[in-house]
Amino acid sequence: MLILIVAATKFEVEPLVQALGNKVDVLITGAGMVPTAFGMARQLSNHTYDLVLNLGIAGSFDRNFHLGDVLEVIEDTFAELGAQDDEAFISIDTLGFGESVFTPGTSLNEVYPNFYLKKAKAITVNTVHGHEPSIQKVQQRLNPQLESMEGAAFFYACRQMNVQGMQIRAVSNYVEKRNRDAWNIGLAIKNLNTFAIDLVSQIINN
Ligand SMILES: O=C(O)c1cccc(C(=O)CC[C@H]2O[C@@H](n3cnc4c(=O)[nH]cnc43)[C@H](O)[C@@H]2O)c1
Repeated sequence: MLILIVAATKFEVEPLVQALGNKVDVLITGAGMVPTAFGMARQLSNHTYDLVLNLGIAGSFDRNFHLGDVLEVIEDTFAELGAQDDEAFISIDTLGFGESVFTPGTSLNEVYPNFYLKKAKAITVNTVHGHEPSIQKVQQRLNPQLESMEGAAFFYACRQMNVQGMQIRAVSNYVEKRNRDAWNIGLAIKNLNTFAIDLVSQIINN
C-alpha cells in the first residue's frame, strides 16, 4: 500500500514523520490553496499512490467540538470563490463557470472500518476568519463546522489526478474574533498524529 501524506507545514506531521517517515511519502506544500494544488499536481504527476491523506489542524465554528478533537472532513467548499452582489454572494456554481463544493474520493470507513472519527463539513479560505460580522455571514451562507486554508484544494487535486484521498483535521482553535492565546496547536497536533500514526500503521501492516 503506497501512501502519500500531504500537510501544509512540517510541524503538523512531525511526530508521524519521526515514527513512519521511512514507510510513507510526505509532501509539505506550504499553507494555502495554491501551494497545495500545485504541490500535489507535481507530486502526483511523478508518483502513483493507493491512498493520499491530508493531515492538518483547523479552526472550528462548531462549539460541540472540543479543542484537540480529530475529525474526518466529508465535504469542503471554496468559500470565497464567486462574486459579491452588494450584500449577496453569488457562488462560482451559480455564476456557471466552476465548482465550489468537493467531497473525498474515499472514507475512513472504506479504508479501515475499525477506526471511527466524527464527521465534519468544512470551508477553505485564503483569509482566516477573525471578525464577528464576517463569521456570522459565512455561517448563515454555508453553515460550516470547520475551516482550513487547504482542504478543498486537496479534494480538488485528488479528483483531478484521479487518486483516492481523505482529509483528517484536528481542532486547534475556535473561529472567533482573533484570539491567538486561546489556540491549542500543541494539543491538536498531538491528537492528530496519535490517530494518524495508529491508522497508517494498521493500514501498512495489514
Ligand atoms: O497565527 C495565526 O494567525 C495563524 C493563522 C492561520 C494558521 C496558523 C497556523 O499556524 C497553522 C497553519 C494551518 O492551520 C490551519 N488552520 C488552523 N486554524 C485555522 C482557522 O481558524 N482558519 C483557517 N485555517 C486554520 C490552516 O489550514 C493552516 O494551513 C496560524
